[in-house]
Amino acid sequence: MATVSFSKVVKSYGDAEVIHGADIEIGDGEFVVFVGPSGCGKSTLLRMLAGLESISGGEIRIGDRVVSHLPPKDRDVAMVFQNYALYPHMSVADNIGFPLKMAGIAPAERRTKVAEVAGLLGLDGLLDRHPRQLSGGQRQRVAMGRAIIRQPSVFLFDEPLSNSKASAAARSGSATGW
Ligand SMILES: Nc1ncnc2c1ncn2[C@@H]1O[C@H](COP(=O)(O)OP(=O)(O)OP(=O)(O)O)[C@@H](O)[C@H]1O
Repeated sequence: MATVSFSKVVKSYGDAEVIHGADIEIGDGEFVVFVGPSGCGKSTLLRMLAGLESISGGEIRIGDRVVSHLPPKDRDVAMVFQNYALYPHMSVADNIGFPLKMAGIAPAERRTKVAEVAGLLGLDGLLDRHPRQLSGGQRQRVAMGRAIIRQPSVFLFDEPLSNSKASAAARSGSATGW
């Protein structure tokens, strides 16, 4: 894990300013939950940190690096999206192991790490299934597994509005403790 800092971060979509100079400090290993009404800017904050949205002003740092203008692949951030964004044609094992495959990790090592993460998230026994054969909660845990398997510096979890933000915190908190 690493420190995260937002300094006077502004985000506008066209003429509409949705983040008005955010100053946020998150310590190394700290677990933080953003809670607020629909549309207040929670996802936008996460997406700017992940590099999926540009910032309109200010600066974002991870550790001692200014990352505001780095592409997502150079930030060492993993994100679970509201819709989980699993690959429908791949098994659970292949979904979880996909980031390792992209990193060129050999199949044997991938299998070991996938089994370890699956055990941690209670997905043993489901590794050969496809996403359509899973419950919503199981899909969510597969998405978390895919995010934590490469042990990113920052782990972001954008929880759907229909679920409690507090329970999302408890679940992702135990995952980041790995
Ligand atoms: N690509 C975009 N173009 C224009 N406006 C956008 C865009 N993305 C988000 N917005 C607006 O920015 C504001 C913040 O949206 P955001 O998705 O960050 O809210 P949120 O707090 O995560 O909401 P929810 O809890 O409903 O998911 C909203 O008013 C939204 O309509």
